[in-house]
Amino acid sequence: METIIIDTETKQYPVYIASGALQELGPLVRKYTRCMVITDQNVRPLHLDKLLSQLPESAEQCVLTVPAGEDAKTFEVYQEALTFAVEHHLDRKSCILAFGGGAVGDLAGFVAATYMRGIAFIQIPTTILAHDSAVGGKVAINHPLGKNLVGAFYQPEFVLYDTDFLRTLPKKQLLSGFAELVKHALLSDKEFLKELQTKIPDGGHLLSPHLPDLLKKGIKVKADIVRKDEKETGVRAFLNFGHTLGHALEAHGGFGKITHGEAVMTGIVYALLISREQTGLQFDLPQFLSWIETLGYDWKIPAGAAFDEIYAYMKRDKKTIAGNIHFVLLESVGKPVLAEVDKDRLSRLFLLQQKGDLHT
Ligand SMILES: NC(=O)c1ccc[n+]([C@@H]2O[C@H](COP(=O)([O-])OP(=O)(O)OC[C@H]3O[C@@H](n4cnc5c(N)ncnc54)[C@H](O)[C@@H]3O)[C@@H](O)[C@H]2O)c1
Ligand SMILES: O=C(O)C(=O)C[C@@H](O)[C@H](O)[C@H](O)COP(=O)(O)O
Ligand SMILES: [Zn+2]
Repeated sequence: METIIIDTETKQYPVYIASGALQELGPLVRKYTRCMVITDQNVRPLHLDKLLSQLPESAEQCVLTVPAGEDAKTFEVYQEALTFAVEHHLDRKSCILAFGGGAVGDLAGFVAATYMRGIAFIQIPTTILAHDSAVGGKVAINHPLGKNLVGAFYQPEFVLYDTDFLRTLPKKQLLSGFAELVKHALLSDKEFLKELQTKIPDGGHLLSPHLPDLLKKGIKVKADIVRKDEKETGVRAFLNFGHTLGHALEAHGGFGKITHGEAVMTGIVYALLISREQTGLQFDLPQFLSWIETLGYDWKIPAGAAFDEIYAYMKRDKKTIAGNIHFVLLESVGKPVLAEVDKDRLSRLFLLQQKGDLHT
């Protein structure tokens, strides 16, 4: 089993990643007085028994099942989870175990960060996307006016990533998670991007035997950034590549209507377009678009999204300072920068991407 160490200012912890990694869980949680499991309606019937078989019998009484997807990241579900923790007598030596994708992880982490001012939390991710979300300690719920607007930086005790869980993911969720891997490659270097394109040439190969190694590479890209800047006072903002537009599309369409990864991929294409004009990025966009189309992405900005409405959401992004929206752009693959972008440019390129005529 490979271990990747996440080294932050507030905590150092391991990400254990392997096929069958779940079998290692028992001894790792023995020290807690009680474990509350938070999972969702889809993961529960598929995988909960496997998880419970690694925990003491009493754990079965302490499982909270929340709605799948973004419906888990609401004030109502957050309160429900806190009530469950109180009613099940979780104390300061208990832990909260997030068992699911990024939505479950973000919710469970925020519950753990705030219950009794913070108790231990453990990430047991089940999606490709969670190679990103389970690492680095951003935990949050959504506000109707914007994505992840209520949250904390709160690191888990460890991440136990059993890649066998990925086999039951539907294609839409494979694609959603893969978008964050593409993001990590673009932030890292050309070789990583080339490797992704070679090893995952089309949508039929998303569950390739190469995937676990590619996920490890993605985690290492993130770990390297989080090590330098845990609380996003600087370079961590680069991990938001594609997210300024992505989060706005998610919020505007109604959380959960498009997946996080679909929205991020659309945002990545937008950031690449802006970069070509603003930083002089040299990048074969038509080749990139052909690849992501073959994978199954629709990178066009949805026809129903009006620029002015999306712009209002982008203004509420957490990278906005004194009303100025900041975008993560690329000077070259592996060389991100944070920059303000002129509104006329944003609007013109938005309409171009909405029209979908970018293959030149
Ligand atoms: N904290 C961070 O750093 C960070 C990073 C990236 C994304 N995120 C957040 O993560 C969320 C998206 O993550 P996600 O796509 O993993 O979330 P998710 O929890 O919504 O999972 C996606 C869907 O897949 C289902 N699912 C999960 N595991 C499955 C499995 N093994 N088999 C079959 N179905 C399964 C879920 O029930 C859900 O319907 C967003 O809310 C996003 O904002 C957070
Ligand atoms: O870890 C980070 O930092 C990221 O930005 C990772 C993103 O993929 C993730 O979607 C994150 O939740 C976005 O953060 P936010 O601060 O813009 O809500
Ligand atoms: Zn993301």
